[in-house]
Amino acid sequence: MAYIKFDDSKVAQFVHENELPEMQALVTAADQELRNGTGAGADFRGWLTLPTDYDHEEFARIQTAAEKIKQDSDVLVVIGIGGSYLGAKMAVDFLNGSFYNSKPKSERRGVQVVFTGNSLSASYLQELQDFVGDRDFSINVISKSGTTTEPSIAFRIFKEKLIKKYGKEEANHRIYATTDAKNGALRQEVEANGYESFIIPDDVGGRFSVLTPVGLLPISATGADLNELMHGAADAAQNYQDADLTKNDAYRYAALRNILYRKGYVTELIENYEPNLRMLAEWWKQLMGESEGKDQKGIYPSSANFTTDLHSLGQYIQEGLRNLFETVVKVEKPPYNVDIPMEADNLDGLNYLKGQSLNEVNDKAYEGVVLAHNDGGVPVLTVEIPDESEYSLGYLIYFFEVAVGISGYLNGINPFNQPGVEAYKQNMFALLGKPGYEELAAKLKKETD
Ligand SMILES: O=P(O)(O)OC[C@H]1O[C@](O)(CO)[C@@H](O)[C@@H]1O
Repeated sequence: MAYIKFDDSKVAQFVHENELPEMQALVTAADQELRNGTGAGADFRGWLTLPTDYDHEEFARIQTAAEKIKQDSDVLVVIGIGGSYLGAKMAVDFLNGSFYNSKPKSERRGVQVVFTGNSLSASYLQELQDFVGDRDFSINVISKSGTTTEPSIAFRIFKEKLIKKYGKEEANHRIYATTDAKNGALRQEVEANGYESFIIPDDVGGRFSVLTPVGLLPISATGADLNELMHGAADAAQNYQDADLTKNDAYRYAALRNILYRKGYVTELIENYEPNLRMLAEWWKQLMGESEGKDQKGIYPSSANFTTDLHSLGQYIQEGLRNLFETVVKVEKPPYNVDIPMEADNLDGLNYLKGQSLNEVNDKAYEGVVLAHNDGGVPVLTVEIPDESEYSLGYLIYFFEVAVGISGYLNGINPFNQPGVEAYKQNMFALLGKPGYEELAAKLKKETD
């Protein structure tokens, strides 16, 4: 029995029975490109074997660092953007629920973990400084390139606060840098100041890096079990190796989304029924969007959070432009359940729910939505995980990572580069007057005059 239950029965009416078997030859070829390193971007496949092939000494050091942070800090300020933010935030929320940071210390397994460096908002930065206030804190600055503007600015600001509070020497012991082994400004700063540092492997791109120190230190600071996380990913790596579409659900998912894409279903909505999975969608959007959106093609990855968004986007999904398909990430047994109180006067008429828990109501909502959206012309895939454990999260992460690798090759692109993200950065540097960008600045000035 598969650990993740993948249900594609609700795409049956949109996909002819021959279409999936017809994809097998292409999937087999994509699998070989991925496994043998003959496809584009082959140098960035480190994530494939990462769940078993990681640096165990560094893994232990991460856990030791997390213990130190728990001893000497109330808050860990995590600074990063894109792949250096989304995976960690997604995992922290997934594993600890919606109100982790608001819980009293005695009810938390770890320190409060807050995130910044993921926008250029002065208000957010100021509010976060106020939130940290006079409390003890440490910083985990994460940047593979070490040169990304948003985290660099946030790091300067929180570093200044840290030095003011503790003095330079003690501040240096409270900064944990996760970056490239050799290159980049952050690595230079590590060398100069002796920060404890962790390495983002060369062959793992940002959006595939959640199971490297990028995700592991923030996750560990909340007290979550890293071994179980890696164990889940390792089992998934083992179980999603067979290129046979009847045996590999991650590959089946990749094939089906390409079949649907070629029929005009060009937008995929990732959906959940649990608010603490909201950031899972954000992580997934980078994974899919940065991997697949290139060469003027690719599925547009979007998201909806249910049942919340049924009351906002539901109308569009049901009756709008028919270019959507949905992938629901469903949790079979969420961590909690709640009974719905019965009232003698039943003025709101809710007593018909007698004997049904809130999780059962949520499940019925899911079933009703799938049927309605199917009737409305929307194919629906479901990826069901048993629970919200570390093991399940590791498994799920690997499911989507291996799926996007195959999916990218099926669509004839390099799933592991991201050339397009540089365009705005060049313009921004020129507009801000960064040395070396004078020529572009002059060109932009002419265009805007
Ligand atoms: O870790 P870095 O180098 O700061 O990059 C953060 C993110 O920025 C991007 O390079 C896009 O600008 C992503 O690919 C990456 O995940």
